[in-house]
Parts: sequence; structure tokens; C-alpha cells
Amino acid sequence: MARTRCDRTPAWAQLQAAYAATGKSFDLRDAFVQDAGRFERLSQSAPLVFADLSKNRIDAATESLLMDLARQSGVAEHRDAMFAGDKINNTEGREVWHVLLRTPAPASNDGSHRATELAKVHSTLNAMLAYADSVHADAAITDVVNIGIGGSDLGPQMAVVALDAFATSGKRLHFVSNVDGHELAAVLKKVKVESTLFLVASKTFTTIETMTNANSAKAWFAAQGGTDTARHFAALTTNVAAANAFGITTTFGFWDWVGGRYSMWSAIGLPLAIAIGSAGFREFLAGAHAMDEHFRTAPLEQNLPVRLGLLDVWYRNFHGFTSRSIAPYHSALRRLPAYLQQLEMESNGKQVDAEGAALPFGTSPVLWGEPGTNGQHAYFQMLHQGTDVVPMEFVAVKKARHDLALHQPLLLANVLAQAQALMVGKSDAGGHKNFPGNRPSTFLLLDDLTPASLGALIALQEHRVFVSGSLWGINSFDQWGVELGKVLAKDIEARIYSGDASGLDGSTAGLLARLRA
Ligand SMILES: O=P(O)(O)OC[C@H]1O[C@H](O)[C@H](O)[C@@H](O)[C@@H]1O
Repeated sequence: MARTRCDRTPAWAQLQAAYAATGKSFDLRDAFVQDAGRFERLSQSAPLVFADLSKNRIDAATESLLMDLARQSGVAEHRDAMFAGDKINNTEGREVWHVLLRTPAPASNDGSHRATELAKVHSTLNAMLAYADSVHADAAITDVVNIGIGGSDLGPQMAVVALDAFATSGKRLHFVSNVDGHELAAVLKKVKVESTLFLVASKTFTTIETMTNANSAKAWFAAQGGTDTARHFAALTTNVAAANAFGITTTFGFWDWVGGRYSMWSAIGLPLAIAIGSAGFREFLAGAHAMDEHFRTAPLEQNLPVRLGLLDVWYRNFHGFTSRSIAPYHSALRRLPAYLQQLEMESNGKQVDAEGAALPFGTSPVLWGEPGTNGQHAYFQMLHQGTDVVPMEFVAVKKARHDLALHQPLLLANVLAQAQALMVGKSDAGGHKNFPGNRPSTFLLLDDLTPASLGALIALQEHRVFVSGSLWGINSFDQWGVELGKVLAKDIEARIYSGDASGLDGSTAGLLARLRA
């Protein structure tokens, strides 16, 4: 696999020179004056998503150097290796094959490894969707409780909220992730044993939070007189044996080549399939597949995930911007920032390259945000007048699915106005009312928020994270950084019971004593 870390390419040095010569002083306002075709040149249609990149600090010359960077780093070859099923997750020796989860069923099986895996994908998908439809139609089940955390929570939760307008089951969906018992206790107060389905979602079926919540749910179920576990519990996992040992017989599997944060397209998507039905779930997959095909086949210059990923690197490594903020102007996308935090920061929050060598440049930005217009009345002050520049990503949806006449024009006016204000600014000699402007933003536009467009939007984000991670030369598909805290929590849990503070640092020992007093 021909992969060259971005800083070892000739384009990297050329970009450094370009940044010093024109990039640093680049002014968006001048750029629009000088180039009447800027909007057309820097906007991009991709399946179900339109992107305006023109309010970003790039011009044709920079984009062309960034394309050289992509070519010299081997991004396309790396992408093709992912689609082909090479084991690009090298630290775990696994394929990175979530795209297979949304690949249509093949007409025939040629016996290859890929065809075998794809056949498994479709037989599991068919079983999972048949089950989803049976639950969907089962009026005796009124509440579905998904117990899972991280990738086994954020994706399905975000999508269920986002597609509420398509929810036809009439069921209440609850998501319990935190080991904090307040979360599960609050849900258990609201549900009844005979009308509740618990979904235990865990790729590994070992995650302590999920196992603790699942055990407590099981104990509650038995204490309430529940007996039919097969009807009231299902497991979504790659570790079916552990689910069986736990006492769950209704299981839907997936495979170790599906990363947790890339798993909502697998059995982990069951809550969404129950909420919107199997046809809606298939549209969700189809939207993502359309974006996969765009990413796989569009020339780099017209490839939206590639253009976004390159921009991310330009901002992080040349401009030195340390965060990116996402503002979805659709209240149903309110869980999108949380979802994208895991996608971006767990994938690309790495300090060594895939070979383990320390990186001499920054990687994952901090990703954060809230839905618009709420954020405007909270932290947009800092975006407009703070000392740091934060590239913004606006997500707007043209169509509203309500009939409150005045709201949608006002919402859309606000998202346009914020992007405009960040760029144009306003001078005031007095200082306090001075807006520097020239603050960059990307504008993603969906015609309508549907299962298909949500699928496309999420696949777009997955692939742009792939592109920046690929350029940085890192493995975007492991997450060793979460392990140390897990190990230490086990040690401290024992000390919470025993009070033994031997060998602890002074702060941890002091806090332990206070918590036990
Ligand atoms: O699905 P599970 O195996 O329970 O894992 C749940 C989550 O916890 C882990 O610690 C990882 O940080 C996440 O990538 C993962 O999604």
C-alpha cells in the first residue's frame, strides 16, 4: 500500500511556502471581489448534499496544491484499500469495512472473501429488519430501551432523534448509556416489564458501563416478575457467545471489521430500524451507499469528502486552527455534534503515525457545537469577536416538516446571516463593536432531512475523517487512548470499597478519602 505521510511529500513544503506567501494574509472579502465565479468554483454537489466551500480561506492555487498533497500521500490508494478490504486497521489487524454494510446485495457470490462477508451482511440485515418490523408491528411493546455506550449509543440515538418525522412505530425509544445509575433508574421508573424491549448493544459485550446497566435491567426485569427473556431482551453484538452466556437468546451479530463508531449501519442500527421501519432503514443505507460511490469514484477535484478532508488539514496544520464547530440548523440534528465528536476525535486524536512514530504536527481538532439558532445566543460571541479563529460548519435543511409558516424563513435567514457576518465583519473604531470578519465557514445544505439524506451526510463525515487521517498517516480505526482510564477505574473501584490508598498519588488518595467519609 503506497502511503506517504503528508509532511514527507513535496506538496507539504510547497503548501508551507504558499501559506507564508498568500495563505496567512488571505482575505475572503477580497477573494469574492476578485473572482466572480468563486461560489461556483468552490461549491460541490454530492449525493443528497450540496456544499458551499467558498467562504473558506482557499483559492484555486491552494486547492491545486492540496490536491497534489492528496495524490502524493496516496489518499486514493488508501481509500481503495479500505473498499477492497485490506487490513488497514494495522494495530488490530482488521479490515475497515463499514462500507460493506451499505453495499447492495450482489447478484451472485464469486466465493471471494468480500462476497462471503457481503453475504453475511445481507443475511443478518434481512433477519434484523424482519425482527425490527415485527417489533414495529407489535402493539404490546410500547417502549424500547437501548443499553449501549459510545458507538453503540451515539449513532442510533442521533439517527432516531434526527428521523423523528419518519417514526411510524408509535413506540417510545430510550437510550441508556451512562453507568451513572440515575440514567437507568429514570427510565425504569417510566416503563413496564410486559411492554418493554431491552436492546443490549455492545460490539464487545464486555464494556463495563453497558454490562452494569444490562445486569441491572435484567435484575429489575426478574424482580418485576418478568420471565420471557427471549421476547424482552435482544443483543446486538459481535460476541454472540457472551450474549448467550448473559442469558440473551435473541441476537443480531456483526463483525470485528466494523469499528464501534462506524457501526450504526449494522445491527447496532436496530433502534432506528424499529423506529422508522425496514424500508426507511434501507433508504438510510442507500443514501450512505450513494455517498460511498461518490467518494470511491469522483475525481479528487470534485470529491466532496476529499475536499473537506484537505481543508481540515489546511486549517489544522498550516493555519494552526485547533477546533472546528458544527452548527446544525435543524433541531432534529441536535445529537449530531455529539456523534461527530466520537467520529472525529476518537478516529483522529492520535499522536503517532500508523507505524508508531511520533508526529511532528497536530491531528484531530476539537469538535464541538450546538444546534442553531441556540448557539448564537450562547457562544457565537466568541466566534465573531474572540481571539481564536474557529472554522464553522453549518448544516442547513431547506424543507421544513411542520406548518408553522414564519419559522423556516427565519431559521434559514439566521444560518445565512451568521455565515455572512463571520465573513464580512464590521469595523468600529471604538473596538467593542468591531467584528474582524474573514472567519471561515463551510455550508452543507440538504434539500430535506430524510433517512437517505441523513445516511449520505453521515457517510460524508466518515469519509472526510478518513481523508484527514489518511493524510496524517495515522490509523484512524483504533482507540487505544480509552484503555488506561478503564484499567485504572477497575483498580479504584476496589479501593472505593476497601479504602486502600497505598501507592496512589496525593490527589487521588485525598479525593478517595473524601468520597468514603
Ligand atoms: O460497543 P462496545 O464494545 O460496548 O464499545 C462501546 C465503546 O466503548 C469503547 O471504549 C470505545 O471507546 C468506543 O469506540 C466504543 O464504541
